[in-house]
Amino acid sequence: MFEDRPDCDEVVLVGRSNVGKSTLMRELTGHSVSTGRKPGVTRQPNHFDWTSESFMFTDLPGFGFMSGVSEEQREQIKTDVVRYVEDNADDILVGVLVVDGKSVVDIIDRHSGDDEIPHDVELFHFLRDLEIPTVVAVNKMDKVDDRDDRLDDLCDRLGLYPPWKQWQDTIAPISAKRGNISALTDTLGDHFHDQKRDDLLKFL
Ligand SMILES: Nc1nc2c(ncn2[C@@H]2O[C@H](COP(=O)(O)OP(=O)(O)OP(=O)(O)O)[C@@H](O)[C@H]2O)c(=O)[nH]1
Ligand SMILES: [Mg+2]
Repeated sequence: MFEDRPDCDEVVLVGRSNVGKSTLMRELTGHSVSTGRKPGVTRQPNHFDWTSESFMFTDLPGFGFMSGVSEEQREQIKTDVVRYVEDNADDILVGVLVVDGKSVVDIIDRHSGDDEIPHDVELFHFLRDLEIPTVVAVNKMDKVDDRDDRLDDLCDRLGLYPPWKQWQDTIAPISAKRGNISALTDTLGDHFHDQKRDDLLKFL
């Protein structure tokens, strides 16, 4: 499934299905990407690379519920995404965990239990355990009224001590559909700068 990956440094977008990864990809790259109202639109990694530069953004398939996809296939997609990130960790400059700002806290709470770790929390810790600098792009903020409370709750669930404003290198509230992604591009720029990759700032 994930064979023809160009060999270059990359920023990956990961997250549950339907959170807006492909919409964000379109905003970041200016390329048209298939997006959809129903979950499970992206089934293959979408790489957007600049051949001369050896840098790309990659939009990975989403986890979790997807219409018309069996439980078994969903597990397989998740396994493939996890393996992709593990195999390419050395090339991944930043991992962007995309979440839906409107629903993420409720979904995390619904799936928190003795024998269950919610996908978003698991993925966040997974990226950090691999020592991949991680940014949470909290998307669909145009649908959120109680912005600061929601973001504080999300920090709490991710094990980041609130208020969220002290985590601006990690938490980036955006609205990809409205084209409002500066909180993310600013944060990515800071990470590139820290990694002495100012040459990549032009892609933001
Ligand atoms: N209100 C709002 N809707 C958004 C925003 N970003 C994306 N959407 C909508 O969310 C839906 C899913 O968007 P996609 O970009 O296809 O989501 P995805 O994460 O790539 O989904 P999969 O490929 O299934 O994993 C579409 O209907 C988008 O228009 C946003 O910032 N605000
Ligand atoms: Mg998609």
